[in-house]
Amino acid sequence: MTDDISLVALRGLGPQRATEIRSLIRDVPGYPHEPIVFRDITPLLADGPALADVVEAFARLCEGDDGHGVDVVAGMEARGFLLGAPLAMRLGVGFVPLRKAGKLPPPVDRVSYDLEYGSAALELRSGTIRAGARVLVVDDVLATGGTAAAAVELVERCGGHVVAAAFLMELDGLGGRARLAGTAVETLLRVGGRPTS
Ligand SMILES: O=P(O)(O)OC[C@H]1O[C@H](OP(=O)(O)OP(=O)(O)O)[C@H](O)[C@@H]1O
Ligand SMILES: Nc1ncnc2[nH]cnc12
Repeated sequence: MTDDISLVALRGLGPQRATEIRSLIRDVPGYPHEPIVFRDITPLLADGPALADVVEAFARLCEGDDGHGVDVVAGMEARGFLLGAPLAMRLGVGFVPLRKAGKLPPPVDRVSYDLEYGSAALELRSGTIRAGARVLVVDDVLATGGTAAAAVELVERCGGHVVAAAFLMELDGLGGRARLAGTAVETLLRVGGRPTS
């Protein structure tokens, strides 16, 4: 399956730059185990101009008449922190960490979920999100959608309104977008899901 970077939000950078940014995501077949193809964003994070371009592409989704008005950005531990915090700073809003279970002191709200290679739970310090706040949920990867669905449930349980869930990349064929039915989903690029053979 070829990657589709022409139809999604990285196109705002131009096709050549979008292709360069895609090339900074390393595909690692068999990690953490077969048949996963792990999409490693560390080369992209290590490239300052590429990281800035990605943050700018996310910001474009939030600004202007067609953009999602955002009061606060929420990111899932750990990779959602790496993209969500610089985006929040760029937008001039706060950042809310949705942490893996057991990392935050009480009181917390918690939602458990399954992911492509295991299970986990996200926690949010109770009272962090103002009632009715417009929240953008941000992460690097949308795969099965389990993590993002848990994040949306957690934010909304805590009184926030999720205006959209935004991802650097969507893995095709894993059902993530369908799992988030009812939530606006934004992805900067789309890449092939698990190989079929
Ligand atoms: O759509 P899903 O199937 O839920 O998968 C996507 C999630 O999996 C990865 O995180 P992971 O749980 O591996 O944690 P990490 O960011 O701490 O590496 C990724 O950063 C997403 O949060
Ligand atoms: N294939 C994958 N690569 C990187 N992160 C992921 N999270 C869930 N599936 C993933």
